[in-house]
Amino acid sequence: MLSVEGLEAGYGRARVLFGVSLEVPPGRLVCVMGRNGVGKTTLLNTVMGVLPATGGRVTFEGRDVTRLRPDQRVRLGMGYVPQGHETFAQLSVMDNLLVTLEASAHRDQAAVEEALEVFPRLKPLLKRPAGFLSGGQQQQLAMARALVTRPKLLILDEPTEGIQPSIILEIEEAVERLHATGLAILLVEQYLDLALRLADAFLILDAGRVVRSGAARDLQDEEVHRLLSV
Ligand SMILES: Nc1ncnc2c1ncn2[C@@H]1O[C@H](COP(=O)(O)OP(=O)(O)OP(=O)(O)O)[C@@H](O)[C@H]1O
Repeated sequence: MLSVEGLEAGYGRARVLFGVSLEVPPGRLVCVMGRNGVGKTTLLNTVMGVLPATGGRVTFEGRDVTRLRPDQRVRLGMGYVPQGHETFAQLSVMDNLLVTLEASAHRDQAAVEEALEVFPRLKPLLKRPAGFLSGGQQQQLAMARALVTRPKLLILDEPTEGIQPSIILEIEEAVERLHATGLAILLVEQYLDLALRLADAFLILDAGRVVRSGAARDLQDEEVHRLLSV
């Protein structure tokens, strides 16, 4: 479904990704792991076109999307929830969802209801400005917004980062449910236990390169622990 080959990217002269390749097959959850600053967010931003690739290729459902704008990728079915649960702080929860609906390829109002079914906690908050939500609620809203576009692939950057434990569980369950419905997911996650529970496959980045990849069961290997420990 998503195929990344030899991806290179960086900031100005500072190169961050050095030939990263990965595959997300249909319906699979692939977890990207690695210590702080190894290039996980840079990878996702480049896969989405927020950051231009300086080399390599991104293919989605057989189509080369490497030069497409992020909004064009969204319309093709790539949903992205960046780190830091970005929402429109002044807009109500409902308007946050409706703005995304307007920008979606289908514009089917039912998609808003569907997204709220995944995050029912948002239902009593629909009129509240997003800026007044807790961090966990904002993360749920950011994920609900991505779902409104009815993605075929959902790309999540550390959805549990900085979130209170009770909400982490809800977010984890939502990811699990979405995965169970057959949605393909590319997830950046630092916590090994969470990755073990959710992932089908994983890869570990170190200094902008894939240094290890495998099936979820291999996450218990000692070498994996070593690559992730600080
Ligand atoms: N906007 C930017 N301008 C310049 N350098 C950046 C920028 N964003 C990230 N970097 C650098 O690129 C490298 C990779 O950062 P990136 O955020 O992709 O890592 P990460 O693995 O996602 O880390 P974290 O888990 O801390 O988010 C780091 O050295 C970082 O300092």
